[in-house]
Amino acid sequence: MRSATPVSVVRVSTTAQNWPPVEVEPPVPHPDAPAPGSALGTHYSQCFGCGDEVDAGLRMRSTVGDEEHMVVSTFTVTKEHQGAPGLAHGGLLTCAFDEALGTTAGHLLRVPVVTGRLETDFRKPVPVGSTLYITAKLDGVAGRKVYVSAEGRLDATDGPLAVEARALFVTVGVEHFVEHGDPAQLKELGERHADWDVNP
Ligand SMILES: CCCCCCCC/C=C\CCCCCCCC(=O)SCCNC(=O)CCNC(=O)[C@H](O)C(C)(C)COP(=O)(O)OP(=O)(O)OC[C@H]1O[C@@H](n2cnc3c(N)ncnc32)[C@H](O)[C@@H]1OP(=O)(O)O
Repeated sequence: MRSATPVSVVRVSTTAQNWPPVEVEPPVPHPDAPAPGSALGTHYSQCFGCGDEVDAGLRMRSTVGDEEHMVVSTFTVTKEHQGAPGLAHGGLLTCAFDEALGTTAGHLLRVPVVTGRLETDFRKPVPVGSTLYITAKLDGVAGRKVYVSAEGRLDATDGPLAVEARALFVTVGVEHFVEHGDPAQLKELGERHADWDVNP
């Protein structure tokens, strides 16, 4: 008869441990970054996260927080976003954090960024009809790597903690979108970000 092997439980992910995972420079928002309290517009009208021309999109809205390195984004969960009856789909919640964290990195540093790595902890179910308030902050910068993290609370910035996430965004030049995306659609993106540092 085989004896039971003891199994040690390893918690693979917590916000507090080893974050950022490398040595970073303290985050300094761009001198022309929007001031605390400023609403941040849609970065692209067809964006699934913030676009105003995507019917089933998340239609998120973001505002620079009380502190200059923080952004508060909202995502209202509708029945189009369900995974189980009455509850938000986890993948879409991760998408909301991708948008909120990317917006934080891009708008505060005023450079184009893309997601390199994104990790999510789901702490509480998020019901249809609730609004997730996602407070994101710049944690540090190491070369082209920008580390950001966020917490999502139910129905208020100080509501119950439901979701946490942290991510690495990588700054890219405009050639990233020319080479890999649809150059015909770049005009709108260029016009919306004409005064950004687009070639880091
Ligand atoms: C015309 C005007 C333009 C204005 C535009 C404004 C835009 C709006 C801006 C702001 C709002 C944003 C809101 C959006 C929110 C949603 C964002 C998304 O969903 S983005 C789509 C999903 N993500 C991708 O499709 C990326 C796919 N991956 C890649 O293209 C490449 O892998 C990339 C660019 C991430 C890196 O490739 P490499 O060749 O440029 O550079 P390498 O050397 O590989 O990485 C740079 C550093 O990052 C680390 N790194 C990269 N990926 C990593 C990972 N997964 N884990 C750990 N480290 C990683 C590497 O180890 C390296 O570090 P070491 O400098 O050597 O220390």
